[in-house]
Amino acid sequence: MDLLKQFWRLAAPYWFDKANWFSWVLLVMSVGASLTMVEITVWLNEWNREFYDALAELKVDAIYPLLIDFCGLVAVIVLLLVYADWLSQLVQIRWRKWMTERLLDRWFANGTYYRMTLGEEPDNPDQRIAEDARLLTSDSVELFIGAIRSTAVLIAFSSVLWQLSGNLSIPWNGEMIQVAGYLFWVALIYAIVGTGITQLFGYKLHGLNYQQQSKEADFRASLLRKRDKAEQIALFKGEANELQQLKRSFTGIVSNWGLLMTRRKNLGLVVNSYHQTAKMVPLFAGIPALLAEIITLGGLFQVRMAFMKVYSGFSWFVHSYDDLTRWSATVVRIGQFVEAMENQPLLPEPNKQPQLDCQDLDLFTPEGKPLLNKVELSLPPHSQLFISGVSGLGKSTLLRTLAGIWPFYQGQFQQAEGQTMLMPQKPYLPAGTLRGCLSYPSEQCYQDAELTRALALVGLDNLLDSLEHQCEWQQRLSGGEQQRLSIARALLAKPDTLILDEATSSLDQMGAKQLLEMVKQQLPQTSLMMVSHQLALKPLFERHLDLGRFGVTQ
Ligand SMILES: Nc1ncnc2c1ncn2[C@@H]1O[C@H](COP(=O)(O)OP(=O)(O)OP(=O)(O)O)[C@@H](O)[C@H]1O
Repeated sequence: MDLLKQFWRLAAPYWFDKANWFSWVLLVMSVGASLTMVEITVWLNEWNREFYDALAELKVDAIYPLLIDFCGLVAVIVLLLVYADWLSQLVQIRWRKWMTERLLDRWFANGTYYRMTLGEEPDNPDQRIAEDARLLTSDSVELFIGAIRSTAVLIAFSSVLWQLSGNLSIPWNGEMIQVAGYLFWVALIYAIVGTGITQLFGYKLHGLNYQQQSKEADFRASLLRKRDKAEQIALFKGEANELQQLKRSFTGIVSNWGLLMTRRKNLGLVVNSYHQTAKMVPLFAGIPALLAEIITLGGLFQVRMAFMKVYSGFSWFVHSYDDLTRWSATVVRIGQFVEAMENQPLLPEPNKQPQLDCQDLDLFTPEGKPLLNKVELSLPPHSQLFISGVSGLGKSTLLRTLAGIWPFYQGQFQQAEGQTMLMPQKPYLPAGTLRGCLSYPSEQCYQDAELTRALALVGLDNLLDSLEHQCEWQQRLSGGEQQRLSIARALLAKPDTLILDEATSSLDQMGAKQLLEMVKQQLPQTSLMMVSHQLALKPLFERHLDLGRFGVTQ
């Protein structure tokens, strides 16, 4: 029940939004094609009787027209089969697009993706957004259409089977009792027993499928991290350690896969034996009706097809068990993810005033450990403030708070009006062209002359001809070059307030000093605040604040 509720919460906003009416049209068309196919299959069933009767009576004149009918029926069935599938795939991709965009919007809204990393975030959000959203939408549509088709098959062929069975007389306690539609009852009992046995063998698949998806995603994420940190690992010669970790992670996949295989094998043994036997059961079960002359030989083949259809209708659940367990695992995974995003407290939009200011600000770690106490500072327009303090004091955390992304604080602060840019110690350089890297995060395209001027000003003349060059800039540039590039971004963006968090730590003191002097000269209207351990930079700033006096004494 919880599962269905969870699914409803994920699906209802899409299916009850008027904007998505066309998906309803596509879905109805796909279901319509499936139902028409069922109707044509009923005609094919009738054809079976006529054909085998004509064959038994050697009526050659009747056989050839029947063969032509057969070709026509099969052609229509093939077309319907293909188009029902095509329409269903169209519905799936439309729904998936909506769900993926919604998850992404929610994840990026209000810095949720960042704050989720500060607490106990659900594992592998990447898997939940990419893989689970795909599985959820495709499995839901396929299971839904499958359920409708199976029900239609069941109703149509149950009635055929019922009519073909007639009234069979069975001797019981010296009397003859009449059983109406006995072939239908045989199919029903056969399918119910099959469903029960499948439940028995398959119920553990759900948990194992869930585990498998998680373990695969962990392994993938771990491989990605190795790629990101390739250089550090190579320098540390950490290959043996990394290999061991990866192999251990993969061993988890293999052992869970082993359990899954065993379960699937047992389930497969049951389902396949059952399915194979089902082909002969109607022939044996139809013999009494044949002997009682209720049906002809053609009727027996008609019974066989109808029985198989009723059986497949009933046992839809049997064959979809694997899909259903995977579907339920994805519903749970996306449900957890959405819930975790919704549980993230919304950060209030910071007040904006002419100058950056904070009063009595207390800062904490995510675990609630106090870091800084009653911090007071201000940054009047066009002024410069240098902040120092011992390592681990909470300087970066203060800057994160003032930037409006750190939720663990008490007290008040106001951001400065206009654009604020915060340059961290390790800048983020997206892969792609150098032009894109310099413009980030702005999507605005700067003129080549502006870009090359900024590069020259920060001392990156060697990159002047590389604006269109595409590569992993984070890997290619040295730490100091990355920091210079980050400053070039500030020169281009010309923010009203520039906050530097050890943004020149990889440069020599002289280089850092020259760079900052240049920034002050080029951005005279910008208020500047810098956290740094490079005390030689202090004289470049009008004011100095030692955060040590706000430190919490342990
Ligand atoms: N996401 C986090 N989860 C838990 N603890 C954190 C987190 N971020 C920071 N901390 C802790 O908060 C303390 C202050 O960190 P912060 O980075 O603000 O220090 P800092 O003064 O900038 O240090 P440094 O000068 O070495 O850069 C550290 O003890 C750090 O471990």
